[in-house]
Amino acid sequence: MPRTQLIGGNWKMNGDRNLVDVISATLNGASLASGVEVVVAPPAPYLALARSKFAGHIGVAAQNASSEKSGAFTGEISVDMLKDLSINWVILGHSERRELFGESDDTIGRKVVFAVKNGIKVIACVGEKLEHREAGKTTEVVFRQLEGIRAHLTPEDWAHIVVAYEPVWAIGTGKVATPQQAQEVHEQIRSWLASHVSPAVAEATRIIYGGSVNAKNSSTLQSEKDIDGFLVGGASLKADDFLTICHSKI
Ligand SMILES: O=C(CO)COP(=O)(O)O
Repeated sequence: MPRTQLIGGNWKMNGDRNLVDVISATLNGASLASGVEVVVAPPAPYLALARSKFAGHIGVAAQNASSEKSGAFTGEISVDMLKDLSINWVILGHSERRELFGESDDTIGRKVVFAVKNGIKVIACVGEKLEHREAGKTTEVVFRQLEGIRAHLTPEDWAHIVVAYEPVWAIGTGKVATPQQAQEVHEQIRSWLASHVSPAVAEATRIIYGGSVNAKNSSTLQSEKDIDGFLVGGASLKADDFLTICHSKI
């Protein structure tokens, strides 16, 4: 069965109420191809507004969620709060969370399992830095990050997970991975899933690419067989560009 493409828009710490209005007006009015799922991830203060403005077929994701149920965790967002707002997606393990907020593979693994077990779907991010790639350690790093997630999950849990391969050197740099570079790692991730989880999970799991995706390069990337969509940063803040990316699968 062909995998449904997933196009995610990670707004990071950008945007305002007006952007929620602009992007929702554009996406709600567009006819999205069947076989394409769209999820937008505005900053936490706009999640409730976004959920009320975006049409029901467009998913809304948080950019973080705690692995704890509730309590004295100042500044954190709980999975129950997301569910209370009808938010059913979360991005976890983004390289900015790993690098700037010190989230370890284990922290991320615990967040992923807590979200999934409590009914929230996860876009789980992995990706190597330039120094890793140059040292030939791309798969070593990516597989270690995947293992941090897999260690906590049952094979059934993978039905609620999308893997985002985001090479750190391509994020926000304008240096997009070539379709061949991205395809190579996506294929390696799929093989890893086949041997470490199951062939069925490997076949069904969507592996999306992130890192300098824009309206011009998205269709060529989409033509690679193991690229099942994108996690878009900067270009997801521009309504027309994001819509073009949503339409990039022919
Ligand atoms: O980090 C990203 C998405 O999560 C990618 O960001 P850019 O598309 O701005 O490179």
